[in-house]
Parts: sequence; structure tokens; C-alpha cells
Amino acid sequence: MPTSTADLYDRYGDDLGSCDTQLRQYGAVAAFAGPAVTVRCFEDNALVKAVLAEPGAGRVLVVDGGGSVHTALMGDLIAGSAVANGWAGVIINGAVRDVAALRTLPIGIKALGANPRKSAKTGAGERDVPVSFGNCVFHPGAQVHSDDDGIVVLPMDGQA
Ligand SMILES: O=C([O-])CC(=O)C(=O)O
Repeated sequence: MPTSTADLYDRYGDDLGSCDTQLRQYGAVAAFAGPAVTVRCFEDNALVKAVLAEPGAGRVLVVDGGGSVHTALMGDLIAGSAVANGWAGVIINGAVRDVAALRTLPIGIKALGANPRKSAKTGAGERDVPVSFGNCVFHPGAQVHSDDDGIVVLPMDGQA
């Protein structure tokens, strides 16, 4: 079990980034942690699919979908590939779909909401750039912890 977000806040105080956006739990793993990989995209999930098809090595994909819940950026097939490839979790400032199936997958998944509508697949977006939502900046490589209390980002020299 990773160190809890509350214990990390008590250790680091406001040197810790803490995301104000109230994302919901969708995966079967409530507490997860790992180095961040980042994607920024808007209602287009080709980049999300491509990144989660790579070896995850215990990392956490943080997707800034601009807060749109108009289309789903991940469903059970993409999430299943994330499980198969060893990702610890996926955090999406946007929507997912196939919620009943996601709930059974052994991975952490947080998102704003759900929508059955598919995303475009043009590949528009960026990866490995700092992304920011909920007054929290996620730098690629920063250690992210997520649990029922929230999502925090350790200072770049921090140890969990
Ligand atoms: O393909 C998509 O756009 C998302 C999806 O349904 C899945 O991952 O199963």
C-alpha cells in the first residue's frame, strides 16, 4: 500500500501539490502511486491509447482532458491494455466509459465522470509536458499518490 496522501501532506505541507478537482474512483485499486507520465488532449484519445500500450513499469498516466466530459478518453479496452502493460494507474481530467467493467480491473483509475460517447482518434494533443488542473501541476516524472482522499504530487526531490 503506498503512503497515504494525508500522511504525505503531514510530512510535506504545502510543498506537496494537492489536486482540488474532485475526481471519482473507477478502478478496483483505490490507492496507487508512481512516477507521472503526462498527456494533454481534448476529446481525442489516440495519444492516451498509444501511451498505455507502452510498458507502464508502475507509472501513473495523468491525462489533462481539459475537464471535458463530452467524450470518453478511456474505456475497458484501453484500460485493459494499461493493466496488461503494468501501469499503476490512470488519472483523467475528463471522462471514461465502460464503468461497470472498469470497476473490475486491477488498476487505479480516477476521472471526472463518465460518458458513453467515443472520442476522436486523430492523435491531437501533447505528451510529456507539464499539465495542470485543480491548482496542481503534474510534471513528467514527479511522484504521484492517489487514494480516497485525493491526489498529491511530491516535490521533485521528495521521497515517499
Ligand atoms: O476506444 C475508445 O475510444 C475507448 C474505448 O471504448 C475502450 O477503451 O474500450
